[in-house]
Amino acid sequence: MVPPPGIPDAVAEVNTGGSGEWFPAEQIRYYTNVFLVQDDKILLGYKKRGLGIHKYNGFGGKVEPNESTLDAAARELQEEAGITAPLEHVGVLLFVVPGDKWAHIDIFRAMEYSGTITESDEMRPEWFKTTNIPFDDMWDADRYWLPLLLSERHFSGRVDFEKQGDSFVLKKWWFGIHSSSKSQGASKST
Ligand SMILES: CNc1ncnc2c1ncn2[C@@H]1O[C@H](COP(=O)(O)OP(=O)(O)OP(=O)(O)O)[C@@H](O)[C@H]1O
Repeated sequence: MVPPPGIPDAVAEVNTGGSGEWFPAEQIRYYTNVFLVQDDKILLGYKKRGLGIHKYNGFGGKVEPNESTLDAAARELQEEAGITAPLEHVGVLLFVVPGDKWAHIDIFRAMEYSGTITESDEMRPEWFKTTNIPFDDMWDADRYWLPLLLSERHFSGRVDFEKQGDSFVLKKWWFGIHSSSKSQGASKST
């Protein structure tokens, strides 16, 4: 059986039981984010609406009820960039803003893709050299963890922001790499 919503697909089931639907998360909202990396380039999307408008980010969004994180990541990549890709789960980030639900974000990396990269209502895709990532036009903590994704580390982290008007001001952050130096597991073709 697939893991319940919110549990990474890489986790192998040992024991499960009980009945009915999983309770909906009240305090945490689950998101995905996909970064396509090829040679010395990374594909980012310029967000045209909603959360993070006018910033560059990976392709992602909310995990829908009864959808696995991997399925959500593949769906958002298709909806926002028009492509499919084998996705590798490389990290988990928790973004905390006082008064909001915590954002739990599963981060995936793709090294190849199928289809034609296409602009959507939400995102305008654009390739950048990995030596020239537009960190000044991204979420403020991205400069600290995106290098871990590029160096093929498996990472976890937490970022606390304070909301001031429409902007999110970075207050505190923590990132860690997992013991094996290269990311691993959860690789699956879509
Ligand atoms: C402080 N908190 C945060 N900091 C940085 N990034 C954040 C974030 N919280 C969510 N994210 C990412 O931003 C995108 C949101 O996507 P968002 O447009 O809200 O989702 P979705 O596509 O489902 O939206 P619609 O409801 O269809 O409009 C998605 O990549 C998600 O990983």
